[in-house]
Amino acid sequence: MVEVSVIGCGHLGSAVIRGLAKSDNHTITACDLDEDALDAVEPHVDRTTKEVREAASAPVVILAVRPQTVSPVLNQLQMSPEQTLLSFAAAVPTDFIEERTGGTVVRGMPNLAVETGSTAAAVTAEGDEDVRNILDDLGKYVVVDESLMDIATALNGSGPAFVFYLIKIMAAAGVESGLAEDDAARLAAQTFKGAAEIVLQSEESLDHLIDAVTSEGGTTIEGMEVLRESEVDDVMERTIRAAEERSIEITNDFERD
Ligand SMILES: NC(=O)C1=CN([C@@H]2O[C@H](COP(=O)(O)OP(=O)(O)OC[C@H]3O[C@@H](n4cnc5c(N)ncnc54)[C@H](O)[C@@H]3O)[C@@H](O)[C@H]2O)C=CC1
Ligand SMILES: O=C(O)[C@@H]1CCC=N1
Repeated sequence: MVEVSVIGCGHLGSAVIRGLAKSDNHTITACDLDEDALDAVEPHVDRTTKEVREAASAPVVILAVRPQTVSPVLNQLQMSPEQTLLSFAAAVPTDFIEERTGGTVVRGMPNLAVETGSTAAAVTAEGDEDVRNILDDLGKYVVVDESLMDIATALNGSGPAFVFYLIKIMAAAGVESGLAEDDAARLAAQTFKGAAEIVLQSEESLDHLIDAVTSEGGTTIEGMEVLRESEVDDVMERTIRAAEERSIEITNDFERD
C-alpha cells in the first residue's frame, strides 16, 4: 500500500482519487477547503481534511489545485526530501515549487482519464518506486524535459476536451441522419477508442492505417477527400498552439515571481 495525499479534489484531483481507489493499492488522504468536494470523494478515501498540514505527512503528496492557488498551498506544505510532491498543476515550474517546499518535486501533466487508469501523462522524472506505482495505476506516462511540459499540457492535458468536441461533432452527424442520440454517442466514442487502441498496438504508420480503412471506390475515400481539402490540419494545429501558448504565458508569470 502506498500512502498518498491529494491536495485539491476538484475535476482532476477527484478523478485521480477515483482512479487510485479502483487500483486498491493506496491509502488515500483527500484535502480540500470545500466541504462539497470532500463529501464527493469521501467514499473513495481513508481520510478527508481541510488542513494542508495534515495532508503533508504522506510519502507522496499530489498537488491538484489551480496554478493561482499553488503559492498559498505551498506556504503551508512543509515536506522533507524523502517525500515526493507530485505536482499536476499546469504551467507551474519545478523550481518555483522546489524553492517553497522541502520535498522532492516531480512535475507531471496527466489528463482526466486518470479516473479510468488510462491517462496519458508527461512527467519530468519517474520518481521513486511509490511514485512509479501511482503513475502506473493512473495510466501510461512518458518522461520529458521540463521545457516540453507546455506542449504536453496542450496535447495530452487539454487534449481530452478537443477529442470530446470531435466525438460530439461526429455523433451529431449521426443523429442528423437518424441515429438515436445514445447510439450515435456510443458509436462515435467507441470508434475513437478502437482507433486509438489500434494506433497504440500497431507497428504500422498512421498513413498505412488510413489506407487500411479506405477501400477503393468505397465510402472512406470520399470522406477523406473532404478532410484533406479542408482546413482541419490548420485548425487542429492552431488549437494545440493556443493551449501551448497559454501554458507558456502562465509559466512566464511564475518565472517573474
Ligand atoms: N481538469 C483537468 O482536466 C486537468 C487539470 N490539471 C491541473 O490540475 C489542477 C486542478 O485543476 P481542476 O481540477 O480542473 O480545478 P478545480 O477548480 O476543479 O479544482 C481545484 C480544487 O482545489 C481546491 N482548493 C482551492 N484552494 C485550496 C487549498 N488552499 N487547499 C486545498 N484545496 C484547495 C478547490 O476547492 C477545488 O476543489 C490545475 O492546476 C490544472 O492545471 C491538469 C491536467 C488536467
Ligand atoms: O485547462 C487547463 O488549464 C487544465 C490544464 C490541462 C487541462 N486542464
